[in-house]
Amino acid sequence: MFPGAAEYDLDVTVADEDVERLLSVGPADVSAASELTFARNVFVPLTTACRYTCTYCTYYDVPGEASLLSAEEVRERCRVGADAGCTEALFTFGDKPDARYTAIHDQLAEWGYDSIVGYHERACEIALEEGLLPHSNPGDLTESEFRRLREVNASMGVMLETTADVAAHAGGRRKTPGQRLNTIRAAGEARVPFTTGILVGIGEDWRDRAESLLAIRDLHERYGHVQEVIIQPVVPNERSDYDAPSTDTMRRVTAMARAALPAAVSVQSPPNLAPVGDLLDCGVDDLGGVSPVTDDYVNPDYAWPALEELRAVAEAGGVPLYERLPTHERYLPAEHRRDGFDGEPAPGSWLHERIPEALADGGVHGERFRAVARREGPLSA
Ligand SMILES: O=c1nc2n(C[C@H](O)[C@H](O)[C@H](O)CO)c3cc(O)ccc3cc-2c(=O)[nH]1
Ligand SMILES: C[C@H]1O[C@@H](n2cnc3c(N)ncnc32)[C@H](O)[C@@H]1O
Ligand code: MET
Ligand code: SF4
Repeated sequence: MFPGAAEYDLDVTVADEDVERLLSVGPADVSAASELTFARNVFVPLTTACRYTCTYCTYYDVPGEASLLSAEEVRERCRVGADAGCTEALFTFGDKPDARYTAIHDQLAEWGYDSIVGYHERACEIALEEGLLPHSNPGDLTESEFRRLREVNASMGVMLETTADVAAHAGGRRKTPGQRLNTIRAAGEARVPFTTGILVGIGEDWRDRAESLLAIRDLHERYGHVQEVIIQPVVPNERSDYDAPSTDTMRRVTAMARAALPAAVSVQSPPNLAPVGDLLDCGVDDLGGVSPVTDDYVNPDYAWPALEELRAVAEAGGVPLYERLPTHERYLPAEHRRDGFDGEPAPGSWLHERIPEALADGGVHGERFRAVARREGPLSA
């Protein structure tokens, strides 16, 4: 059914009548959220080398320039983030760079790592040592890779982007909807609290948007692992001249996401790329990771708004703003949820013991994690 799905034993189904119903949903059909959340992160771009060449992306290297952050650089960036009060280390980087670049493979071997996954695992450990909770978004992974990385991650993610076969994903090596869906499935099998989403404006049509949201819903219904769905507008950059979708388009697609997904799943809008103030009444309840210390390396031309601006957005929308951890509350062990938590806890246990250990840490970092989880952090208002 989905392009590229034949290689996987994927049974994601989307009913035509559900697509039709979702296509008729607009902002008037959904309610505004009652609160707005965000996480404070430090972005650690392990490598800009990538096996893919998505035409909207400015992040990946041209061949010949591939390099990796060293373990010392990872530690230094994490330390800067922890000192600035961040709780999250965001590991977002090129997809399986060692599959394309022998220079990356050789560097990893010289440092004693079997693959980028092993080095990524070590980088997450360094983040934990420095008092941060890793959220990783390294691209397509297998179930066994998720099982390995979940031990050192508080949550992980991959953007579905779209279920459509778009020209933006052209080339010999490329993202396919089948592989992306399989990655989201594998994360569910491995019980990883998960972030996914769609990229709006890369050549997909309204039917594709509806189908993409319903495919995410189908996988979430099976595993219960989707904590948030990002509705991300494509933005122009020096490499590509995609038109950013209009505010009306973002309002409609955000409302469709809110209508398609269960209430427990957050709808996230990135405040440096989207007109978040105009999306609150369409169901946005989360602003994702915002960094006080690093650029958004994926979209470096789009600066993070200051916390004061986020507060102003929330105030104009008449909702309180709360800082959160990378792991959404319902996936945390019960002792780290608020007393008054009125959400639906996700069934079963989600986090490897190393994450609760970090939350229980006796030092300043553990104290900050627990304060943010209780919504008593310095930035909650
Ligand atoms: O799981 C993901 N998280 C992404 N995140 C993380 C996300 O915004 C939050 O950090 C999560 O909500 C976890 O708290 C980003 C954060 C940035 O600062 C910039 C870009 C992204 C992009 C993604 C992404 O594609 N997938
Ligand atoms: C990390 C995520 O960033 C998104 N991404 C990549 N390039 C762009 C762009 N030009 N505009 C908006 N989002 C982008 C993709 O959805 C990727 O999965
Ligand atoms: C820098 S893009 C985000 C990570 C990965 N390369 C992906 O596209 O999923
Ligand atoms: S969006 Fe991710 S996968 Fe695509 S080229 Fe950029 S870094 Fe690579």
